[in-house]
Amino acid sequence: MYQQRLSLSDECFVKGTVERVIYYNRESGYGVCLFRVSESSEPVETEEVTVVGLMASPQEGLTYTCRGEWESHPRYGEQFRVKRMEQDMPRSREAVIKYLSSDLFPGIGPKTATKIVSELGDDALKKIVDNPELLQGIPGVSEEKAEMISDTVRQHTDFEQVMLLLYEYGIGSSLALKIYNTYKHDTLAVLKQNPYQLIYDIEGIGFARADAIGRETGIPKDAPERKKAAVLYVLSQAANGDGHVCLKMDELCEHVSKLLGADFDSDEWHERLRTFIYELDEEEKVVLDSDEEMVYLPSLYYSEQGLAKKLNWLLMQDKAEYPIDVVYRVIGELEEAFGVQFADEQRDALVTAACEPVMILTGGPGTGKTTVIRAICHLLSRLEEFSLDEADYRGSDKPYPVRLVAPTGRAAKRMSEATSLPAMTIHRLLGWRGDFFEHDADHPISGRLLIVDEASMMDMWLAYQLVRTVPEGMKVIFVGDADQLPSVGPGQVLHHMIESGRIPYVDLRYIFRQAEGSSIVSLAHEMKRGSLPDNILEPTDDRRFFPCDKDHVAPVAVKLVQQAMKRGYSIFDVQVLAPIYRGPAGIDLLNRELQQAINPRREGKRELTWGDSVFRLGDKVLQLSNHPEHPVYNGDIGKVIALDENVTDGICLWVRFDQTEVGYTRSQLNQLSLAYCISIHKAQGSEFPIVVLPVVQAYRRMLKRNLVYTAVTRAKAYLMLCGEVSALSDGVRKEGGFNRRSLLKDRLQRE
Ligand SMILES: Nc1ncnc2c1ncn2[C@@H]1O[C@H](COP(=O)(O)OP(=O)(O)OP(=O)(O)O)[C@@H](O)[C@H]1O
Repeated sequence: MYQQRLSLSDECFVKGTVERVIYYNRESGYGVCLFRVSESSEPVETEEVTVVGLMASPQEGLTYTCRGEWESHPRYGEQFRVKRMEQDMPRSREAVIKYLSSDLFPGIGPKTATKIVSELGDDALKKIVDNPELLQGIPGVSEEKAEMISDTVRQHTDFEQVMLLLYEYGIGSSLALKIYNTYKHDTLAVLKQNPYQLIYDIEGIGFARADAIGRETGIPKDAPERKKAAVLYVLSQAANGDGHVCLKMDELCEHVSKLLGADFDSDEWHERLRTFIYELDEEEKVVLDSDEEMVYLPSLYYSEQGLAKKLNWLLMQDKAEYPIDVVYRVIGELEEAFGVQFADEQRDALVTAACEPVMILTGGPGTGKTTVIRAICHLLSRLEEFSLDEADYRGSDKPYPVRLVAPTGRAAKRMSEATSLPAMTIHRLLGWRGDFFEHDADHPISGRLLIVDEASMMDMWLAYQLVRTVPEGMKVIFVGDADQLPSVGPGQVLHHMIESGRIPYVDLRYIFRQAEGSSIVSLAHEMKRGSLPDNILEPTDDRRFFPCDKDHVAPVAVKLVQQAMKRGYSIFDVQVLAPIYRGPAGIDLLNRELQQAINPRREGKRELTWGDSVFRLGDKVLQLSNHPEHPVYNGDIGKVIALDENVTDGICLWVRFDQTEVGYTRSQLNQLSLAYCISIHKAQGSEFPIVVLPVVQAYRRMLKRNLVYTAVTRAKAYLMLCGEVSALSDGVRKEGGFNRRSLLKDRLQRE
């Protein structure tokens, strides 16, 4: 099609007029246009070229310069993928007339457009921007239309200016469009007056980028908005990156002065920053806990304080006073019904659960936590004579008395299967509506008993949202494995609740599953002690170690998955887990290689390209955030069951999850990724029959005891380790560190 291909670099350009806008999505900025090319960096055979990618409101008849690269689409052939598209303001008489009669100016046809140009000349557009009143008096142009024309022309030139400026600041089209769509006509003003505002409003803009704009626009280095942005940025990075709920004042000043630059690194400046932070506290932009000199983002302060207050209030509720012999008698009945004999600590847990208004139950894998959860529900149902049969509550206004919840969909599903009782995610219980919860302190949840499994995954925000909805008379039980990774979000809620010593606590230590012969469970418990079994390289019935270096992780992982599938396991039974995304043993590459091996491109097989990803029919995919409309949650895994790459404006891909099928539009595809390999963090709360776990020194920075422990405990039936034993043993030795800053423990003890 093309005579010659000179270069595939970003420097390629095509310049021409939009013949036809085939598709344009205003929300995402994604478009497909047919261009008549007048000039290009490389010769083209036909004048008509398809240009695809992010662009700003392309208009038929207007001229643009597109920079990007040529690509060869399997279905549509050669096309130009645009990275930056700039409109050339029309200059010739014909072009200006065509522009003014385009869809951008409703009610203006070629006749009126011609009149305007005849009246004002070929530079009519410039005149309209400088002097809008010139339009008045032109026949056929009412006052209203004159206003509309000058507004639109101005907006358009504004837009071009803004986009050019943002490109100059090194901001790509996608972010630039996001910025423009957020501030519209005020964009230039925001960029000039307070570019730091971008950090709060635009996801993807951090302090460094905003500051680069600030430097260009000449904002003084010690301007209050610059210092304020640095303080808030350090606090939010500490929360979202390192999990700190708050920072010590000194620590904060040190980080902030580093961010502000070398000029701020002095004792005098630290003192001035301290005073500045006190001022931000007065303005309620941050909250200072004066007792401890800790500084918080307001939402985290109120969550931590609210959580502690509500827990303390719950702890003051009356204990249930069942005669102890009755409790023991019912426990005995349950042993008979379940066909087990509870261990002493399990019995302790049951008695505590029966009597205390709040309790914590912890234990490693196979220690019987789920067994105890089920027993607690039945114990209470017998003591208080309520039914656990859902049918008894259908059609009545009596609420179901037991609420079993977990932070992820998969954990909730497992809980429900293991207890034969209804369970759901915390988000579902609280009525998540995309940006708010239906239940809050004024709209409490109902029931007699709330049990939260996988409680180590709850961050400070979620723990507060949940606990604040608990009504008087509802018993709360947190269950978890305290040695697992802490929550992805800020806080170490379970750990600090335990450390406070305020909440009745039972730790299950006897390992039942080990007794049943699981060497995965014994490996996990050995890891908890910071060591590995001597026979780690020897295969057992349920685990095996395959030595390899980082460059062989991908082929080894592919082979292990294929072997498992040959033995009859489905790809959904086998999960590859890794701690980092980049590099030769990273999640991104593993996903690509696994997809290529397990679900390769095939003639006639449907696929859809989205950014750097390709989704194919049958792919295993991961939901990356809680879906606002469907009961599908961050960490849920599903299968692509239908897709249509031709659908640009509507649902283009369907995924089947356990309980539901969900359709995605193109702009929602950022909620999905391939799931052949997922991060260990995303796997928290899930279990898989077979886990393939690469562990190599290339992961060194991430390898800590709680991370490896969490990964290993995801395997239910078989664990395939691959990589370097030294990396595994180094990782196991390194304590995960329970040093997230938070005053939850102190508040629980204090209030
Ligand atoms: N008192 C008991 N006597 C005999 N077996 C028990 C007892 N308690 C639990 N088990 C058995 O031990 C195994 C592990 O129990 P359970 O699944 O409740 O543990 P868990 O802590 O929830 O484990 P995980 O977190 O790994 O799922 C199960 O097979 C269960 O039936």
